[in-house]
Amino acid sequence: MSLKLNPEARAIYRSIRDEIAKKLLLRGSEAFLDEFSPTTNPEEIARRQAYLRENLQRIKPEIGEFIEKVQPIHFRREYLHDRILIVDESEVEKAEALGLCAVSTDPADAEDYPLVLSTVGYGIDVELTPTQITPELYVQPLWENRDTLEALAKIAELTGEKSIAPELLKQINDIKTTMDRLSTIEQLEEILHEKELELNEKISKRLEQFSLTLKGKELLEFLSELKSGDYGAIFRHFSSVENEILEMIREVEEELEESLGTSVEIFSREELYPVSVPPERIELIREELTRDFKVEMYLKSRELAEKIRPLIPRLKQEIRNVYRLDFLRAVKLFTEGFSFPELGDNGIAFLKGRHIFIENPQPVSYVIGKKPEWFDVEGSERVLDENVVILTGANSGGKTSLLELVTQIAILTHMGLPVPAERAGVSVLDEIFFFRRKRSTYGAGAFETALNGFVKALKNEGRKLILIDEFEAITEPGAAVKIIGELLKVAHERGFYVVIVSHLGEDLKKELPFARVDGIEARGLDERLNLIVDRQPVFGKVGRSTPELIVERLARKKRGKEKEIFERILKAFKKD
Ligand SMILES: Nc1ncnc2c1ncn2[C@@H]1O[C@H](COP(=O)(O)OP(=O)(O)OP(=O)(O)O)[C@@H](O)[C@H]1O
Repeated sequence: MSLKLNPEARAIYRSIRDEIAKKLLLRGSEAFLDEFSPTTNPEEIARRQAYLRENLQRIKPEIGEFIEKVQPIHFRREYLHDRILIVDESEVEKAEALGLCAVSTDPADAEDYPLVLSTVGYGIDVELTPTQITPELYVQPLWENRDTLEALAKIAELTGEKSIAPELLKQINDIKTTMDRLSTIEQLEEILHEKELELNEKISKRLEQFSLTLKGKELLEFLSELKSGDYGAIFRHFSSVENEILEMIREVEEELEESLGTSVEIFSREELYPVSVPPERIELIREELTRDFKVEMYLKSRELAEKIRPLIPRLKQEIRNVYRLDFLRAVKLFTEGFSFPELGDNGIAFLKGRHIFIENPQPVSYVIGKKPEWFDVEGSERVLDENVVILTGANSGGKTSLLELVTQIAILTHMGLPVPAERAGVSVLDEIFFFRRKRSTYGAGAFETALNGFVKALKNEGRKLILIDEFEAITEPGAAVKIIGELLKVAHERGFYVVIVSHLGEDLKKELPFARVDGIEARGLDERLNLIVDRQPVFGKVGRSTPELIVERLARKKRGKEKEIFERILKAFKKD
């Protein structure tokens, strides 16, 4: 059964859960967090504690860097448009049912496809299985997620667990050269235009250096050739440079043919300067390269897919495990310095508890219910195993924060997590109620709602922890004493654990002999007249309220008549 929480207790649970969730690196890990929602089953809590005790210590801090890089790897069945499967009439139905690519019985249909596969000898021979027809679907996701594989390998090194990732990385490395070809295809236009630019610069330099030197007689010949319009003869004077340019083009072309693996003439010869790659040639080259790439990729993938496929379930398992590690890492970070509580059935006690959301809090030790023998702190001899405690004390003394801390410790215990205290013992409960003080709501409405809430909390039997933050603010003190008095009697009779914040400590104490009254007090005033508060409640003692402390301070500071008056006020306090 899950632990019941009223809305304000639930809000505290949510804030704890969010704080842990904030530390998760992967989205998928939150599911684990929900497996640790508060439960009322002591065996389940003990099981979670044992699990965390064993596993938290295995999480090394540097693991986060690698967890972060893990992405889910999806092996999707996809319909690939780049291939056709030529089969026998009798196989059409089965082949189509695979839904992996176009299927035909007519070899003439093959023309439009870069990849032709066949069971009847019209292309690359295949059997009707996904690994043979679309082996790339097993290989490509791994290639694209090499970072994940590398991270998995590192994580396994850190946890000392076995990993399939190094093996997969080794396999997948076989397609590296093929994949390089793909990136060449993707950058084809850029590569060619860059070469075109280089080539034109080279030619332009050569042309700058070119000078036509004609000696006397040659000049006369040249002029007469011009006059007669004999262009053939004129161009002959330039043929040496033209040949040079052609040679330059050929050289670059050869180089490209080799690096790209194409035999298509790349640069146009119509105009020698500036040279250019016609767009239709780029397309032609792209098509040629793509076709070669597809066939090569297919063949290599086919070899690999057979080896990879049986390893995929283990890979998936390993990725799931990373989410678990992510969860453990978040819990470890969150619970740094915490300790596992002892489970009991006598109340809640803790030593040096630290409020989760207060920075650098003063540690506080507290007990509600039976005092464990290890609970040995100053003044704890005044603790008499009371289930009901009235918490009094200075304004801003930390009363609300203490109720929150008690709730945090109780909730974390029921989640199976360590708690922010040096040592803790916590009863397994059925329900936790937290009633916050409503500062701004006055009047009968607020009073009625609050009263209704308390009575609902007390109504049923069960193991309950009830925390109430100052109820009298919304009614008159006289009425409050009567109401709180009766409510606490009911709580006491039913064995509930209750802490109620109240300024009516003295009056309540008279009414409720079974209850303990604790007080949070100021140690004094600092130089700016601010209270220096000791957050540790004093057990069994009404906390002096802030006005009393101020009066005391003034009584000590002043002289003469004024001092007399202050001392008289102080005496009035002491009479209580
Ligand atoms: N253990 C602690 N260590 C350090 N700071 C604390 C501690 N407990 C409370 N505080 C700080 O003291 C301030 C007052 O705390 P809190 O509201 O709990 O006091 P309160 O006694 O409920 O006050 P009020 O009388 O107004 O109801 C808050 O800013 C809180 O962060």
